[in-house]
Amino acid sequence: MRVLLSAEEIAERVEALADGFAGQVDDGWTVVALLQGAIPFAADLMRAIERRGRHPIYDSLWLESYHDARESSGKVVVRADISRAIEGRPALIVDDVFDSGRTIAYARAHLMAKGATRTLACAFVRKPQAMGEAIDAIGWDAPNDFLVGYGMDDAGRYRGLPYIAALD
Ligand SMILES: O=P(O)(O)OC[C@H]1O[C@H](OP(=O)(O)OP(=O)(O)O)[C@H](O)[C@@H]1O
Ligand code: HPA
Repeated sequence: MRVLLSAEEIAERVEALADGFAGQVDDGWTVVALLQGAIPFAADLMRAIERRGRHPIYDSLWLESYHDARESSGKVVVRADISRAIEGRPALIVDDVFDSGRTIAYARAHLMAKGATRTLACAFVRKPQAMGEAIDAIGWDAPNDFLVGYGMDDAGRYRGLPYIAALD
């Protein structure tokens, strides 16, 4: 395992993202974390947003397309839907990694179909193949490795690593 981004570097980037969102994401917004990978990043980002005096609603949407594989199945499945109405509200979608771009595109369409007024999307990591795909903010542009840590897994393992590493 090669460490590519330390816990300290992650924390700095989360604060910068929260600074960027604090002017926009107010109490009328819903932050939607995409389970399972978004959990560490969404927890850090929510706390950073709340420290800036903003108190959006927090919700989760469980989407799955990789399961235990290292390549996307190409099909996004909803394992569990959001728990509150999104109709008439803007949503900030939060995910760990933006790779093919399929998961976030699916989440945007899903929330808009439920009546969200608009979506912003943010992933902590962007992989090279997602360059050029639509996203509103990212924390870090990663090299083309299979990554683990800070929510990213290999068949369910390593999500809790406080740093991001490449699996060789
Ligand atoms: O841009 P994409 O190619 O769609 O890849 C990104 C998605 O892949 C992972 O989800 P996964 O399906 O592995 O579920 P998980 O969140 O439970 O790990 C990750 O958490 C992102 O949601
Ligand atoms: O590099 C990755 N690591 C873990 N999960 C992922 N889902 C998409 N890309 C990745």
